[in-house]
Amino acid sequence: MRKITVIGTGYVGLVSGTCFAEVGNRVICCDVDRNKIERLRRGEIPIYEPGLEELVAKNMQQERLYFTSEVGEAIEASDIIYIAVGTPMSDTGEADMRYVMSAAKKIGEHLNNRKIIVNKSTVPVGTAELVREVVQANKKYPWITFDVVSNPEFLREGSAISDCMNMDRAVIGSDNAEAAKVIAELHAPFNTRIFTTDLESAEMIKYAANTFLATKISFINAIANVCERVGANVIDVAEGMGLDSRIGNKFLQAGIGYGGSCFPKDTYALAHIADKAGYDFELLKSVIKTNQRQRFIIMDKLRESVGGLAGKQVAVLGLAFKPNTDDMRYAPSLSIIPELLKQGASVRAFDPIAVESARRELPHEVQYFKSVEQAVAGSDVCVILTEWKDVLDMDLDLIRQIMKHPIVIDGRNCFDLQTMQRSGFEYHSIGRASVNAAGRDRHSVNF
Ligand SMILES: NC(=O)c1ccc[n+]([C@@H]2O[C@H](COP(=O)([O-])OP(=O)(O)OC[C@H]3O[C@@H](n4cnc5c(N)ncnc54)[C@H](O)[C@@H]3O)[C@@H](O)[C@H]2O)c1
Ligand SMILES: O=c1ccn([C@@H]2O[C@H](COP(=O)(O)OP(=O)(O)O[C@H]3O[C@H](CO)[C@@H](O)[C@H](O)[C@H]3O)[C@@H](O)[C@H]2O)c(=O)[nH]1
Repeated sequence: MRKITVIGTGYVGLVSGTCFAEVGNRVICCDVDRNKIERLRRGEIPIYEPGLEELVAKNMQQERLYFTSEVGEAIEASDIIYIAVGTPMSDTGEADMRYVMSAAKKIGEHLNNRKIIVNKSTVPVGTAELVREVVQANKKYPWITFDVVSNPEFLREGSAISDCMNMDRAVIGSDNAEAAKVIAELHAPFNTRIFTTDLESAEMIKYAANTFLATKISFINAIANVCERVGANVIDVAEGMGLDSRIGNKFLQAGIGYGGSCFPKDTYALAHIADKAGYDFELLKSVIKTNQRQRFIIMDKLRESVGGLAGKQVAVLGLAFKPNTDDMRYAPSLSIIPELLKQGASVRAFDPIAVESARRELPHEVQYFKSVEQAVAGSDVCVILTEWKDVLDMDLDLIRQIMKHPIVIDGRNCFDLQTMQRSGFEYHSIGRASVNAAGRDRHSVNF
């Protein structure tokens, strides 16, 4: 049993702290956001993550997991201090390091015995050294020593607990073998492989992994755009490519591009890191540009299928950046919906989970509905932005009957072409021919 304090109770702090408690450690999760801590103490989970509420409740009950807004006291009470605060995108595109630096200062001020300080936030290469300097500069008792370790997080929202419990690998960067061993042992109960390296490489692995996955997505989206023009089907193309074990079949789902709290900011951050280091990372800049354009393909398809949007009722299915989360950070809906409104459309939105967070981000004109059917009833066109189960399972016959015009623009390739054609829809998706009730047609039908 180790005594661990996790600073920051966002997605990463809350999930990883709970998982460390679940495998038998005593964990204190702390945050400067008092309101968040009060809610957590009452058992209210501020994010939507399947299974998390039950796991937090169980570990609180078994007195392994605690929440506090007294960050200093929480630091003093543990030997291992995880930094899991946000590193959002700054106005210039770089990682905003102010939260990491303030956490490091606090650790220095409350360093009451020898501790291992572990950085879990996604941070630019060189941050471990910066954290070391800030802790050192703020130490109350100059004789107390400490180690800094990098242990980046790889969980995905929506499957965060199982990702944490069964990680492909735990990356541990350190310049002290003893400290690395302690952090490696902490991961022994998890179903994972330990990979140890130096601090700088560990920090780089996190950015390299995320930007590589983002590159796969932009690549398949670019292939999809070519497929549409030459009459190929991107789903078959991705499957055929993925059968080559060197390529693999994951992260080849074409659509309206990546969003979320990580890929957009981490691609920008690495491009900046490279620029600062004197390397023009052109490939990565193209990945970002391809992704920015991809979401607006929805607008091109709307223009082709329904013409002008003034006075049209557009049903938008899915607001979160992906299913099984209420996270709206950099969700494609945040770019597409304002554009629909600007062009004079009325927006009838549905999302099973993200409506509360969406209301804070989207223009007030958006109307929200509690089901797919209510959102699409009477609409001129339906746009799919997130592949929620409610969308994949929708009753196509009923939807066709209740829409004013049975036109679907699918940004996530939820349905196969034959099904949509048989069900009587005009259907436009990504990287595939458009179909209508009369047959396959690369140039879709206007009404
Ligand atoms: N969200 C993900 O899926 C994910 C996955 C892997 C890695 N990451 C990385 O992990 C880090 C955290 O991400 P997140 O999404 O959990 O962040 P978040 O912004 O949702 O939450 C961060 C929390 O830290 C708190 N905080 C900020 N400064 C603090 C301080 N000085 N002391 C105590 N608390 C403080 C904030 O109040 C907030 O509750 C980021 O670097 C992110 O890139 C995120
Ligand atoms: O084939 C694909 C796969 C994903 N996406 C999109 O890519 C984005 C990110 O998806 P995903 O990776 O599943 O979600 P995140 O929760 O953002 O997780 C990523 O970002 C985290 C934060 O760094 C990392 O820890 C994870 O390993 C990494 O997968 C979403 O908008 C998806 O719709 C696609 O368009 N096509």
